[in-house]
Amino acid sequence: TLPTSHEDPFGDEILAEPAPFHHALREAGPVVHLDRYDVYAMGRYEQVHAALVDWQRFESSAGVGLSNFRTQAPWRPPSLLLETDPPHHDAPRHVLEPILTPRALRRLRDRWEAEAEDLVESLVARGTFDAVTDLAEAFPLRVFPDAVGVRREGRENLLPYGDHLFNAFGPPNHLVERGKARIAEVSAWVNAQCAREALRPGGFGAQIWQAADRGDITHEQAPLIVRSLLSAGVDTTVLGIAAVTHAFLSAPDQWDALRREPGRVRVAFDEAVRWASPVQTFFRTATTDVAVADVTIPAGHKILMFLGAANRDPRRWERPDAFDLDRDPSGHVGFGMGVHHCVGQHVARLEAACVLSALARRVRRIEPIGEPVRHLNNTLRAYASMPVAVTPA
Ligand code: HEM
Ligand SMILES: CC(C)Cc1ccc(C(=O)O)cc1
Repeated sequence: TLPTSHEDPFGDEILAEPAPFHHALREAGPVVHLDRYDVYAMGRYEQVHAALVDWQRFESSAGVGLSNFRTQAPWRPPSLLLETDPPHHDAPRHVLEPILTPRALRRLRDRWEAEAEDLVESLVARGTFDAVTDLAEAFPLRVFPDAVGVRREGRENLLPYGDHLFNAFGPPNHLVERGKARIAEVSAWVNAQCAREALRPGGFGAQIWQAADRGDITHEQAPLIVRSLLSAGVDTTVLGIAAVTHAFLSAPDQWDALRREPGRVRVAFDEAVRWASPVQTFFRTATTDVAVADVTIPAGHKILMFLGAANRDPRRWERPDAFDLDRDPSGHVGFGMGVHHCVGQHVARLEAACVLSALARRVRRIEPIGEPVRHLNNTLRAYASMPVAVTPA
């Protein structure tokens, strides 16, 4: 039997505090019909993982948002990675993957560590600051556009672009309306930065254009693949760093543990991505009638995967709501899984490791001096502010 829910997971109430709905969704069954949108929701780790690794029956090329590209024109030209399936997905992925491996990023590590030291030193000197605007946003916006090869003027367009992009995966609600006013101007700036002549030699963007010169992709595809970096690579890391900071604020004993063993910064970030799931949800489309448990999802229907619910599923995780550095978070679906598994995850890990290492060295205690303020988004677990006070080491 197919359980049904009348809830609106894209309504402000659930976006602000999703945990109760995630619990109810997991308890209701492996698949739940959300009749408000006529989509099939999955909240348990087992079903989300199975859908993510089964691109043949759960496709991305009809879009990974609520709208079906087969019936509704997308608001921007579809991504050549996110919104394609094999075989069209293969060449763009094989171009981007080697540019973003841990080994390829080694040449950036010294500069990013120095930038993190510099930023953290100035914040520790202040004693109090906003961990969202002064740290989580400031660091990625300093280092990532440089790594892509994007000029400094206009970078303030990146966050509103990402905010609207991630809202647009959801239904056309007030959050999407909010972004519409500026999106044409912001998109024009982002698209202009993807042109070959706009990109600094040696950056990720220039490397993508070189792949086109080699014939690994076409010159028409190159700017769209650069656009993928500017679309997916900013808001996500901002929220990943915000999430790991929030995690340590909520578990001060874990901060002491990190300072005792600084080598744990890497597991700390992945545990924070599991715990907070900066990317909470996105969709797939059934390519055929798909049987899941005792339910049949009809062909052409959208499946809504709740990564945030799967990453806290007690069927998969001990004490799922605890942020715990002693846990092995591998297998979490915060970066997805399967052929679309986040190609930028090593960039995110390096950024977070640089920030966390600098903080762990210089900050003995970090504590909240006000409630974190949420920033609502249809897809992202986002913060508007997180006021903190730090005690120097
Ligand atoms: C904490 C930070 C991040 C999180 C939580 C995150 C999350 C994700 C998730 C869940 C997916 C899978 C989407 C799907 O299956 O449809 C994904 C894909 C992707 N991510 Fe990330 N991401 C992060 C950082 C980054 C960064 C820094 C970059 C760029 C440097 C990036 C670029 C991409 C791209 C291009 C894809 C599409 C891959 C494909 O379809 O083959 N992401 N990301
Ligand atoms: C979690 C994903 C939806 C993040 C994301 C956004 C955009 C792109 C792109 O290729 O434009 C890729 C990945």
